[in-house]
Amino acid sequence: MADMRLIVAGAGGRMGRALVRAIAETGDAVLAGALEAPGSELIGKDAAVLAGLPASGIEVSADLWSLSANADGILDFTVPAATIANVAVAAERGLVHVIGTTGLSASDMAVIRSVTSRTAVVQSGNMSLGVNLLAALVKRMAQSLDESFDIEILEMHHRAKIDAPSGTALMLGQAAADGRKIGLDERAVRGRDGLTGARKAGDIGFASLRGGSVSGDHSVIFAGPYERITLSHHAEDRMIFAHGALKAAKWARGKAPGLYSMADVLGLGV
Ligand SMILES: NC(=O)C1=CN([C@@H]2O[C@H](COP(=O)(O)OP(=O)(O)OC[C@H]3O[C@@H](n4cnc5c(N)ncnc54)[C@H](OP(=O)(O)O)[C@@H]3O)[C@@H](O)[C@H]2O)C=CC1
Ligand SMILES: O=C(O)C1=N[C@H](C(=O)O)C[C@H](O)C1
Repeated sequence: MADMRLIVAGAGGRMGRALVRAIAETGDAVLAGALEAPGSELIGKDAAVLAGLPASGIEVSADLWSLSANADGILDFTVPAATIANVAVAAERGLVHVIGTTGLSASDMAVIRSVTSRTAVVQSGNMSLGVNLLAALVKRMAQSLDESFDIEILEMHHRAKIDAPSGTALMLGQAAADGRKIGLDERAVRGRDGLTGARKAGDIGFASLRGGSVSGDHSVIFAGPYERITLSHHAEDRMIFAHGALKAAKWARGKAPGLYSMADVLGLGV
């Protein structure tokens, strides 16, 4: 099979640059396009040079429709509005769409689901092997421990992150809720302040810290009577997310249209 031709959306961002490097490190994928928003000062710049590599001849563009005429997939780590705009083009062109963007609302997810009859989409708040394994463990723990164990999820990220709780924290919360067979929306407590009253049994709490250059730390705490279990993951380099996204794109190539998760890609069966 020919090398997979991939467009990186948000090519000038932290993840975009990591993705361009990840593509350069693998043998069976090539960078076919680099996307940034119209008006970005990066338009026309060489995407590989932005990523700290030798020039590739792939210049940053704001025109996904033209770029996608000769591509197989798009790796999208941008902002929700951009991802939702890209979804329509990817579906029209039949491109594999790997969505790493977080902060997606319920209505954004409904738009994404609406195109999955036309193309393969892999969407996950975290593309690393470690976090997806962690999610499977959290679900298992939540199945085993009853509501006498309070579940609290703590995350810390770099100072530039714009959404909270992180996509990963929400994914871990969903895994805990699935394990307990409860709805996350009904039981999530997202940040506490002031005279909150006592914690309700069965709630799933979230707390977010921001600062420095932290790539992504997540802990799920099961706090029971006189004992506490903490499961943690520490991302030490965002290349783990980039390589995960690349793996997802290659896995989804030729798959039937549908919405897939990283658990599907990694064969974790959760
Ligand atoms: N699922 C996962 O494994 C991971 C997910 N993420 C998520 O990925 C997203 C990006 O993170 P990060 O790279 O740190 O953020 P950055 O802000 O560094 O990068 C986002 C990039 O997208 C660009 N952008 C904005 N609008 C558009 C548009 N309309 N078209 C194309 N590009 C656009 C931004 O440009 P400008 O700066 O000009 O606005 C910027 O270059 C976040 O939602 C983050 O949470 C991050 C790591 C792992
Ligand atoms: O913005 C980030 O940096 C990250 N975002 C994702 C999230 O919201 O969970 C994944 C990772 O933690 C890094």
